[in-house]
Amino acid sequence: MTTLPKAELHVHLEGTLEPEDMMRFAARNGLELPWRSPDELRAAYAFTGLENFLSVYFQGCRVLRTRADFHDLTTAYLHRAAAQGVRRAEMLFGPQAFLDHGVPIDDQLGGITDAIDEARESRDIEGALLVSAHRHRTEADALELLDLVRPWRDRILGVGLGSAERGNPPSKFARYFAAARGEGYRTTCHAGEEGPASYVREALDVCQVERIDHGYAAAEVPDLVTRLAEEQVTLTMCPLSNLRLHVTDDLTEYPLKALMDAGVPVTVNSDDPSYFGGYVNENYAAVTDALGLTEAEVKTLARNSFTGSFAQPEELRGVLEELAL
Ligand SMILES: Nc1ncnc2[nH]cnc12
Ligand SMILES: [Zn+2]
Repeated sequence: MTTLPKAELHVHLEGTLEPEDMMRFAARNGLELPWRSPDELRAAYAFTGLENFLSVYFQGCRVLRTRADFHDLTTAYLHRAAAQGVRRAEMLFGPQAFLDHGVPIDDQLGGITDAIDEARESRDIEGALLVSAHRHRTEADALELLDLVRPWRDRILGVGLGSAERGNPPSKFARYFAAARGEGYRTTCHAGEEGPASYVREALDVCQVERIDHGYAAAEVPDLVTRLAEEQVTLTMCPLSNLRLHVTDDLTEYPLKALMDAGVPVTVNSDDPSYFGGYVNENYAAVTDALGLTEAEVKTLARNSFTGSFAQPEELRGVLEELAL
């Protein structure tokens, strides 16, 4: 598992903030946190659902203030990922929380992109940035975000949509995704995590996104499963996240294998690894154990992670040969 080459397609940079680093960044920025130790913080990680998780996650975001913070966060994740066999990481990042705290966009994206460039040299891992808007905010806010990041266009591979799903359907962001497509961004949208299967359809039909983050709810709707297989829509599933946020209470019933058997290109990812108890390999291990996946099936998941990535086909030729069945 460790050496199996893989891509991670669904990880939030903010969700890689380990408790020790949260404390360290708070101290160096002179900020108070409601938790006095990493262990006290970990005790707060008994989440009741997505919105409850997001309230802790956004408190964690408060400690990231300087270009060095974003750089160090990104470096720590990319080094860990490379040690787990990750060759390519497409990292979601939501600037809006940090803009609220007065952190200039250039400090945010400058720190992240410096770390991406360094890790390419030192660890042979390709990091790519997906800017993610918050769906609990307005579509006008999301369009403003696109304006704000335009000077960084050539360093941003794509855009996504995250945060509180219920009551914030993809169709609320139709113009955001249309504008993003118009600027040549690749597109992905969280859908069917806590929200219904109809949100997955909306993400495809109304927002015309290329990839679905999670897509868990689609598994219960046979004609949607057939469509995802026919159109080869990649789902970036996150088993430990779904377990910790009570999307599922039993990984032995996790629909990943059923979707794979139906021909849907599913992938395994970590979402917010520091909050959900595992990086990408722990997620692979959890589904392998729970679903009794064979070596060939695990290899298929790894292949799917590359073919479902936003890399150019010529970037993937070598690694796909390594993963030939
Ligand atoms: N699991 C998740 N769902 C939606 N938005 C998120 N942002 C960070 N993690 C998320
Ligand atoms: Zn996510």
